[in-house]
Amino acid sequence: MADTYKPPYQKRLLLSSSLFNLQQCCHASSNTRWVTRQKSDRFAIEAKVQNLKSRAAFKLLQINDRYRILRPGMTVIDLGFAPGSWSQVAIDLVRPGLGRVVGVDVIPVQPPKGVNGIQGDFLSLDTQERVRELLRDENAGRARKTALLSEAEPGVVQQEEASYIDRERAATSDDEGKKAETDEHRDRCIDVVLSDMSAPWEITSGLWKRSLSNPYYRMMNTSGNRFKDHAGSMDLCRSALYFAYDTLKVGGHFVCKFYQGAEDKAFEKQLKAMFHKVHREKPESSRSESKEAFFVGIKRLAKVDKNAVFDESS
Ligand SMILES: C[S@@+](CC[C@H](N)C(=O)[O-])C[C@H]1O[C@@H](n2cnc3c(N)ncnc32)[C@H](O)[C@@H]1O
Repeated sequence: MADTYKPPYQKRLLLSSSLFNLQQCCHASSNTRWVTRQKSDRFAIEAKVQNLKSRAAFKLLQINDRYRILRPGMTVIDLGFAPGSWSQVAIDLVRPGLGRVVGVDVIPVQPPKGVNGIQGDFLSLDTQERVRELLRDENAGRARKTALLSEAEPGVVQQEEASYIDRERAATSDDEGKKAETDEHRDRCIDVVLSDMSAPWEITSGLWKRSLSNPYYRMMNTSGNRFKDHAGSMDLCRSALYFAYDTLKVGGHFVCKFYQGAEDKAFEKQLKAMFHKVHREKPESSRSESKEAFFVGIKRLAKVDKNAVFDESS
């Protein structure tokens, strides 16, 4: 069942060449590079066609196609979730097994349907504690059976709601899972930590954008200074990893955006001390001119030496 479930947009890109050509014809009338780029960008167009909040959705879809990290029933935390396309992808994939997605962002944003949003700076321990608090309640943020049935399309059989006992049994079905019962592992209730965080920068030119009401569209993802972008992204990656150390289940996965630079090797080493396998990914949908890339940590190890993960001088 888990392997056969496909969200509608996981099919190949549907874009017809005629639509693509039509968009290219609009170049001449566009007065900014950004508009021109969006209009000729097949992922941006496809995101619109498929009602996804942004082209970033395809980055997660492509990573997931490769590593199969998101599965029905999982608990997912999506750090830096605005405007919400990763959360859209995640909730579609985990919801059939009554999974849940919690998104955190420093800017205010309406979360996609079925996703729980928390507004706050993830670098603050206060925000992290709010997330933990929410997730400690095993039922918080899960769709209810009735809601799932009302969303069902005719002829589509929805998965039955798992009973509390079934869920408990599943959580403790293997030896590694049994550790979750101890106090030390009380907070380890997350299956996947996603982080697409990048520091939000105020747009200083292109005033036409200020007319947009969604704050996300008034921000830029990079400062334009490669060193700043790299250093800032490594801070965000480290905070995501600290959080994952405390909250990720054994066998859980970690996906984290970073801007390439001098410190990324040291971070990769930290990841290798915590995960079975660590990959660097540059999905096709990530613009080639961008220094952005992603670390994918597969399967948290059962025994992790905290000093090896967090002592960067080693
Ligand atoms: C590239 S966008 C994420 C796009 C999102 N993954 C999607 O698919 O729609 C990066 C987000 O990270 C958020 N962010 C940056 N620093 C943050 C922080 N310290 N705490 C929470 N969110 C942060 C920004 O506000 C921005 O919305």
